[in-house]
Amino acid sequence: MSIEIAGLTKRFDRTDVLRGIDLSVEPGELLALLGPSGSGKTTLLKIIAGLEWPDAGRLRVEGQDWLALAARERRIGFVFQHYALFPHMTVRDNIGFGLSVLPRGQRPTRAQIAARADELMAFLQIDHLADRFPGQLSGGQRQRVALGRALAIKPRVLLLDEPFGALDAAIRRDLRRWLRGVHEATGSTTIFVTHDQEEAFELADRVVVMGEGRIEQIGHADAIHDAPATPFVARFMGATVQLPVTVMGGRAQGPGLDLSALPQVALRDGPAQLFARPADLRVAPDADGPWRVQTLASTGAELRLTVAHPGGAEAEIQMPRRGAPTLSRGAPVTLAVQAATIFADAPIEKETAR
Ligand SMILES: Nc1ncnc2c1ncn2[C@@H]1O[C@H](COP(=O)(O)OP(=O)(O)OP(=O)(O)O)[C@@H](O)[C@H]1O
Repeated sequence: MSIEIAGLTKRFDRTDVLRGIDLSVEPGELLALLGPSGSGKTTLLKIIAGLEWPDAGRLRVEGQDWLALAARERRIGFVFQHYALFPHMTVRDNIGFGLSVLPRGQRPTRAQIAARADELMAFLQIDHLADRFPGQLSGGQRQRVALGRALAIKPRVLLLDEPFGALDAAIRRDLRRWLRGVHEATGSTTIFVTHDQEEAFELADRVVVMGEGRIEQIGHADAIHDAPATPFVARFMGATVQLPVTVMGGRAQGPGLDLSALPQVALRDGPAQLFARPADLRVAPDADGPWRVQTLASTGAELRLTVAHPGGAEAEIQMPRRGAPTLSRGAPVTLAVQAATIFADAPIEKETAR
């Protein structure tokens, strides 16, 4: 099912939670909504599910206006992080539940529901748990049952809100691989919410990075990692060092900064901001260097430093300890930046085509 979202806005009280969302999801795509807490991910998912309504905008699925449909008419499978399974029902009955409450005309017979539940339990590799109650399952097993319940109605769209959020790291990794397999086998258009970058990048075909109710960037993992579209995405992707620089003829420069490893940038001459990851910075002792080592710590494998410039700029650096120069607190240094993204201070004026 293709999903077309255009101009979607939503305001709670006096807060704009979604500020104009435009998004196209391809049929059968596995899409991640990634962003910090409060960026509007869950609200967007709920609007697609029919659990919230936008103030403005369009939502079409296979060309059909879904804002004209109630939640139960949308055939959606929904899994929340803290999805409460019915504690008094067995795994089999939990999975069959969605089918057993369909309107009379569409409801399969009891035997058909049991057969569908059996088929799903085999597919989800939980058939040995059929007669257990949720209280007798591990967290990972419960998530599989929740997914089984969502899949039972053969959803047109599958929506997952932090499906593995409450589980520990090793189980999350297993379930991730397993979910990818389930997605490939069912071919359902799937959107999942996460604030875990690794989860988003490993699982999804494309990642939508959200910040404060806006889509900041949509793309594949490598593009978002290497070429963040906005300072927000750069910071969110770990480029926490921000340094003021000046662009001259496509080259950035700054006091005590060696930026010769960076490619040319397509920015006009003038002030700009450089964003880099601490692991992409190196220091070199330099008696004339304007930077000073402020703090110095070793994790054994890595040196972690902070350096400060008299102009007020500061930077964190992580570098392999092996081969690192001998440094002490207060030592003058220069910084070499091995990879970075640079954004102009002022918005770039677009040339208008005539
Ligand atoms: N029903 C509601 N009434 C008022 N404010 C709400 C309501 N639901 C969400 N919000 C607010 O909307 C903003 C976005 O919430 P949302 O749950 O969509 O964010 P999120 O990106 O999913 O965050 P998280 O990762 O923490 O789940 C938050 O500031 C939240 O407090």
